[in-house]
Amino acid sequence: MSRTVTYSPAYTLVPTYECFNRCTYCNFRTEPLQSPWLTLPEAEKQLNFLQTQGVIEILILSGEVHPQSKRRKAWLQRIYDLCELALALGFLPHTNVGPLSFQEMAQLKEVNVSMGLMLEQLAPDLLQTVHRHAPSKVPALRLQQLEWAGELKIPFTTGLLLGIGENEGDWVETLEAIARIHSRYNHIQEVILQPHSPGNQQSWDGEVFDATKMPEVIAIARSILPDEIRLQIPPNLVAQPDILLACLEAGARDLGGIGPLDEVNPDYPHLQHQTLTEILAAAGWQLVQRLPVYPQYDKWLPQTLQTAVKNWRVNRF
Ligand SMILES: O=c1nc2n(C[C@H](O)[C@H](O)[C@H](O)CO)c3cc(O)ccc3cc-2c(=O)[nH]1
Ligand SMILES: C[C@H]1O[C@@H](n2cnc3c(N)ncnc32)[C@H](O)[C@@H]1O
Ligand code: MET
Ligand code: SF4
Repeated sequence: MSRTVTYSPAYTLVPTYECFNRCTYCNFRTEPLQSPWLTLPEAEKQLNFLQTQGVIEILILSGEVHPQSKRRKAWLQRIYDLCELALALGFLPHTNVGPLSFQEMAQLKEVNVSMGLMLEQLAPDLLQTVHRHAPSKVPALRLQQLEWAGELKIPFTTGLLLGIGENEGDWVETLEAIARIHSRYNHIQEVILQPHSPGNQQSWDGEVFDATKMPEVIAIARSILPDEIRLQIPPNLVAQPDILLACLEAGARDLGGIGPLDEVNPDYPHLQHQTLTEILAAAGWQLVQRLPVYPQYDKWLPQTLQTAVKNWRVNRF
């Protein structure tokens, strides 16, 4: 029996923290125009340092410039250029920067080995609460992103944000929607189950999602999603060893990107790699690295990206 858990050695680049949405649980955003954009020379400095740090994935995670803004084009171009730079330095980019137009998504496919967007929750009532001032979080818009990613053959990561005012029936509905779209395109490689974790900056005083409920959510997800979709949980947000292990027993098999700083939840540091390895080993689990694209999708990638991925695979994967 294989008791294997994967993770991706990752580093997060943030093109900008400015965001026109105001999700009330967000600890990341600044007001529009209040965050200088990451420049290419600054990114190059960070990436050069990483070349000796064992990093494979560069996660591009950004606040959002309004689709109708005249700055939108420059914002997307900066994201594209950051991906290109990461590739040139030997890393594999994965971009999650909110909803994109079909053309924008097609453009970013050229420079990403996979992409992501959290579905979060489909429950429409959240538009009256945590998402009242977050037009990017309209459920139909996000479902359409999953469809477009499928049409464009982009290996995709999505997930649920748990504990933002939804109920258990909403989990089922959101998971069924993911399963339905995946059955048409076969492009969802992972589903993240992300417990809402309060931080210093957020305006909403909602509670932390009760981690003891995670195994139950994982079991529900496992029963709804097909076997080929791996379930991801963030070990810095599910840090209690007995709960982390219970999550694995319930069916979680991936710990996501692990890097020096979780930009979305900076108040929750990752366990030391050695500590994590030991906790897992004590229960018979082996922690192994993976790439940000799963092998069955290599053939979907543009030729130059296939070459970059192959280089990593022949060396170690
Ligand atoms: O590759 C992804 N990583 C996501 N990560 C980040 C990643 O997996 C790591 O936890 C760190 O960023 C590693 O430095 C998230 C982390 C959070 O705290 C909250 C949400 C996410 C969401 C994603 C995501 O959609 N895609
Ligand atoms: C990158 C992803 O991080 C999630 N996200 C944003 N804020 C929080 C928080 N306080 N706790 C957990 N996840 C969060 C959102 O779902 C976003 O899509
Ligand atoms: N703004 C994007 C989203 O919410 C990604 C980063 S969130 C900190 O989906
Ligand atoms: S969660 Fe993403 S979309 Fe919402 S305010 Fe934060 S950066 Fe913007």
